[in-house]
Amino acid sequence: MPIVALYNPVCGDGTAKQVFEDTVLPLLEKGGISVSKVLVTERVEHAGQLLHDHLENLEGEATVILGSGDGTLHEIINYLSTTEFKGSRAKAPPLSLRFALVPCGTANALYASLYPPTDPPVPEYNLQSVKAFINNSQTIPLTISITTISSAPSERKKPQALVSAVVTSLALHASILHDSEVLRAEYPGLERYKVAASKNDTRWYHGHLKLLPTSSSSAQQYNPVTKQFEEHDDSYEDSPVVDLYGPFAYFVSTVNVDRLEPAFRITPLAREHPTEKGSMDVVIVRPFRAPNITMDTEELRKSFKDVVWGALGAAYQNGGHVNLRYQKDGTVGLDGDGKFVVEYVRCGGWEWVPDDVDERAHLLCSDGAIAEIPKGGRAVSTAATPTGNAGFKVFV
Ligand SMILES: Nc1ncnc2c1ncn2[C@@H]1O[C@H](COP(=O)(O)OP(=O)(O)OP(=O)(O)O)[C@@H](O)[C@H]1O
Repeated sequence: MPIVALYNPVCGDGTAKQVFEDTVLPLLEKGGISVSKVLVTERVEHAGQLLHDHLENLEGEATVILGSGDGTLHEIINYLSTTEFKGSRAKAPPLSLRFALVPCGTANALYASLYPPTDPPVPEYNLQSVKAFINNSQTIPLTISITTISSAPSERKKPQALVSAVVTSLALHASILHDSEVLRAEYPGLERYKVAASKNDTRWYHGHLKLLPTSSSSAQQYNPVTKQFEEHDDSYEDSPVVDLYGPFAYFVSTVNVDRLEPAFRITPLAREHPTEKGSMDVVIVRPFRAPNITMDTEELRKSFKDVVWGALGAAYQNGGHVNLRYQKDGTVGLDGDGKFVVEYVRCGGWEWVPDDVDERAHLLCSDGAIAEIPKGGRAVSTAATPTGNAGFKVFV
């Protein structure tokens, strides 16, 4: 059973090499684990190919000690999900890949969700998944969301498929990730997301969203009053699909995580109300739910900015955005009986058809990688949890 180490030397603050040489590899050696190879990524989108080529002629379940952020994991999962093996592994059963994660990236959303930070911090916080592997502890299967981006039917183009293990987003979050990449050199830490957010906080995004059912139920909406997931307000008995119309300010869907940064708990219920297999959590903010917003004007967009920041700020307060509701004057608070600011949905997937004229509504973020939905096209994202032995797993 092959065991390899792989790290991205430039992710986060660029210390993965040092972390592996000083702590991870000595710890594995002390634990009696022999690593057959240490692979180091040399360029963007190298990780998947590097691992694929290494595993091609090795058989059996493989373990990767992965030093990276979420983006490198995303590259590996995408590459291995879409590329066939040619060597001796081609005839073997489907690959089962187990990860021991070492958080070396900027946000490390998956690691921080599996190991929420504590005060005081756990000693050797970053080595918990590696220790779980050494101790032959349990693995959990990773749910993936498979997003298909199609062109207008008249184009007759093959759809593009993207596989995410953390987040698939549209609207403000996709715009932030799009703009933050150019800020990486100037702001190597999390600050670049805040800078990019401030450039985008008055944009609204136009399109039509459908929420798709899981294998067992139509989209469920969280009710903060009963603290339960319930039938969606906009669902109809005769259809398992829920239609939502824009404009939209914020949209993220997540799998496997309750946070996108250690303190940014944007889908907190993924932890508090554990998800069923093949489902994702979706957080949406639509301006027209506010009592004082009835049309799309520059002035109202500017005023709505405070609502968006209020909701995102509350997500940093242990996921408090879920309980925020509109007051009569359109401000947000915890009291009253106004609509909830955030629509929190658990569903099997979604379909997004952006308005042709709204360029930014065509941006889609898949674990930090940005894709563009062509004019006249759409994106469909569905969650899948592997059953049986194949698929991707993480030591916890
Ligand atoms: N040798 C390299 N030179 C330049 N870029 C690289 C190299 N190796 C990998 N990369 C790229 O580095 C990028 C960042 O990696 P990753 O997403 O893992 O870390 P991060 O962005 O710092 O953290 P996070 O995703 O947790 O916020 C990836 O897009 C990957 O393609």
